[in-house]
Amino acid sequence: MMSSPKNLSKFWEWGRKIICVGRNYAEHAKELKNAVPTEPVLFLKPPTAYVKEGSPVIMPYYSNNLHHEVELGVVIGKGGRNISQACAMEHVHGYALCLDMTARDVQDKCKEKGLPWTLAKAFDTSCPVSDFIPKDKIQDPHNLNIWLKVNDSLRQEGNTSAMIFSIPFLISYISKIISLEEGDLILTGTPKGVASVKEDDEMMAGIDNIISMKFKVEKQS
Ligand SMILES: CC(=O)CC(=O)C(=O)O
Ligand SMILES: [Mg+2]
Repeated sequence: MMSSPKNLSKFWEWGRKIICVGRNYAEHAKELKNAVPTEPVLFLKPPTAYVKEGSPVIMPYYSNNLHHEVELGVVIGKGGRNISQACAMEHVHGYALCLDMTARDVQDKCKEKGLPWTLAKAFDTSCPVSDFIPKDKIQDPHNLNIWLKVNDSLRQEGNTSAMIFSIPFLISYISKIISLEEGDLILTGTPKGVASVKEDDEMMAGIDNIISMKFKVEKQS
């Protein structure tokens, strides 16, 4: 295990970047009638997007269609630029289960107008995260079942083997554009089954028998 000057097991407290990959599962790109990408689609969330179990996900007041997207998160332990694919996994400190909460109606309007997705993706509480999963708890991050239920009904289920771009490819690609730092989190995209949540819904998500988490949805007061 690599040494780290600070404790990365609470990576969400570091205030570092959340770099999100979109359309990394062909079935999800198709369900939203998007083309399957030939290069990663990237966007960012600010650290104020983090929310931990015990606190609710707050629906943004300007959206009537808030979607869940369950995703595998990769926690960066060693920063770098121009990282090669061969060395990329040396920069991974561990993983987390994440939700990329998305105001889909707002995103659709942004897409129509050619505007950035900030309002749709970067609002406070748009990135619920599980506890940190140490790297050695996951043998193969490209063979994990991730799932999400809403009020006990299964909505999303997918295997990370279906990712179009692998974790080493993403780390290498991203680090040529944006320097990676200790404590950064990469969201690797969502499998199919994204759908709406409403006030008082309970989202439960998990990775195999490794971790699970629950979040309640609330309206902004
Ligand atoms: C269309 C999207 O919102 C892309 C995205 O976030 C994904 O995970 O795919
Ligand atoms: Mg996403």
